[in-house]
Amino acid sequence: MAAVISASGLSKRYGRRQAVGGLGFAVGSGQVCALLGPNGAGKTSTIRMLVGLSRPDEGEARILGEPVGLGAPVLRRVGVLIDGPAFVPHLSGMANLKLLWTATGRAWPPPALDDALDLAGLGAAANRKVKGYSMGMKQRLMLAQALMRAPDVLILDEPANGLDPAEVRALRERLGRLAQEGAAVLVSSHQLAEVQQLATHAVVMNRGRLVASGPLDELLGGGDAFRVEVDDTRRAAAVLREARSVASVAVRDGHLVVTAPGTPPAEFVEALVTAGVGVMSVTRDGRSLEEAFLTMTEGEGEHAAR
Ligand SMILES: Nc1ncnc2c1ncn2[C@@H]1O[C@H](COP(=O)(O)OP(=O)(O)OP(=O)(O)O)[C@@H](O)[C@H]1O
Repeated sequence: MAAVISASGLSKRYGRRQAVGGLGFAVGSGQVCALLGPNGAGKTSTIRMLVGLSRPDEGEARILGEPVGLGAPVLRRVGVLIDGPAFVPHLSGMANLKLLWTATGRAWPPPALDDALDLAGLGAAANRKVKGYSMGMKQRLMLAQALMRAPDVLILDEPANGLDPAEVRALRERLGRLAQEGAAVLVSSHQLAEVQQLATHAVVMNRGRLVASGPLDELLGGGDAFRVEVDDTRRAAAVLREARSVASVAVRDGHLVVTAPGTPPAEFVEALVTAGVGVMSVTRDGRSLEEAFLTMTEGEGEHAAR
């Protein structure tokens, strides 16, 4: 995979606090990657370094192979949503978009203005003054700002904040479509459920450090792992250990965890049933990332410190 967005050894300190430490990951073309972590994990600090708004103490961020720094030319190809651009309150949403776009020396309108406005769903409100906008409207205008240039790289800090479920769905569809067309998308979030809706891949961080990264279904253990409830775990485990398609069988809390790469579960269920084992349920084993994430967000993190 050619990395479109990459971080290597990225580190940032604020005084004595290590906000990001030795972080490395890569996002390729066609991926919607979530930067996932609890509050204070270092997501915003990471994103600021990725878009040249802050300088890493150590390590390097690259986009499309080019080192990123303030004003780096490659950043013109990146749609960014972070802390909001400061909209001018007495101008309309549309006038603000125009101001931001033409400030970069380009002719109005940008290539994907209509699509971006469509997603922002502001309708006639796009022509009203921003000072009358709700938080959600401002957030959607920020999204329009990031998307109007039809970027092939998108870096969005908590883009779903303040959006309702229908708007999150529309955002997912739009990001999915951009990725299908070859864009690389990085979105930060502190909510696993939201990430499951939006992303194909995830980079999980906690206290500034990398916890896990990879395709979301692998991280969720759902790619090839199944939780199987049976009436006789010992016998079922013995049967499955003999089955050709099954790579591993473990007994956990009275049920089986079965990995069978590239095989539909019907195959090993049939083997069980043929051997006379009663099968009560088969579900994807979605525990690993969820468990890891819950452990992270419980108690001892920034939540408790604040
Ligand atoms: N400008 C700053 N000065 C001092 N400390 C900072 C600064 N920015 C971030 N931090 C600290 O660095 C750590 C990481 O913060 P960061 O905002 O990157 O986390 P986050 O994962 O984006 O969290 P959240 O989801 O709450 O925004 C936190 O402990 C935060 O308090």
